[in-house]
Amino acid sequence: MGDRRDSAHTAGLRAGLDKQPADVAAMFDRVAKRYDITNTVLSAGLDASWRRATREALGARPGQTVLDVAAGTAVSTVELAAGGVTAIACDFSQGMLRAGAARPVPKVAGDAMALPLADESVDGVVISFGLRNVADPDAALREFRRVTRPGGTLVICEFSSPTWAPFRTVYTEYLMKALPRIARAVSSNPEAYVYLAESIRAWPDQAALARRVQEAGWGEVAWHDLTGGIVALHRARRV
Ligand SMILES: C[S@@+](CC[C@H](N)C(=O)[O-])C[C@H]1O[C@@H](n2cnc3c(N)ncnc32)[C@H](O)[C@@H]1O
Repeated sequence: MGDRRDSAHTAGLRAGLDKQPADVAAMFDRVAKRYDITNTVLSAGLDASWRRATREALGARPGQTVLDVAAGTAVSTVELAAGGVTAIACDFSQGMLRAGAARPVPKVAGDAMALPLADESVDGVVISFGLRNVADPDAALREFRRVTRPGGTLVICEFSSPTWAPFRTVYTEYLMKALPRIARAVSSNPEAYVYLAESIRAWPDQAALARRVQEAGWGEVAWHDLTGGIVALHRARRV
């Protein structure tokens, strides 16, 4: 809900998708309290399977260290930490990190475009439902490469473009009409979910994102679709 200034800020994000970092962080601060439950409702419970698929695509081994960028409440990080992997949650929204304080993973405040980590210090980087929100995704992709050791892995889990055209049309209608209405019922900041719908529509499709990952210096770029392309997992190797 927020005051008039908050609404104006969010409305600015909605209108221009200009993703000023302070506005994005503030918007996630406002949705933090009910973020996890809203996600589960909006995805009809599919979020758990998308997170599992992300962990499997990463394929981290016991003893390895991975960085979960734009980790939010660390719900994505705990999944990665299964089986003896050290998974570190990083986000620039203090509100989101605080909302996930009870989750037993290390957390660090930081910007995806200037990570507080040394060069080649992690075995893998994951970003789930985060890259779309980053002000300069190409700069972030280069920064992920900087902190990953040679041979390490990048996995991007992000909303994408449904592959079956008739479904794509229905999905777009769903986004445009139903999502804001559902969000009004369950979210503490429904305007953020109008932004969600609009940012998904503005995001590159699978092939276009793969090209950008490659242009940022990553090798062996590949993707596979989840739930008919509603979500895509891009995977790449640090060369
Ligand atoms: C939709 S949430 C995703 C959270 C979590 N990864 C998940 O799967 O539920 C997006 C997160 O990206 C974070 N974010 C956006 N831009 C960022 C940036 N430049 N640096 C760090 N975090 C960022 C936001 O604060 C927010 O917590």
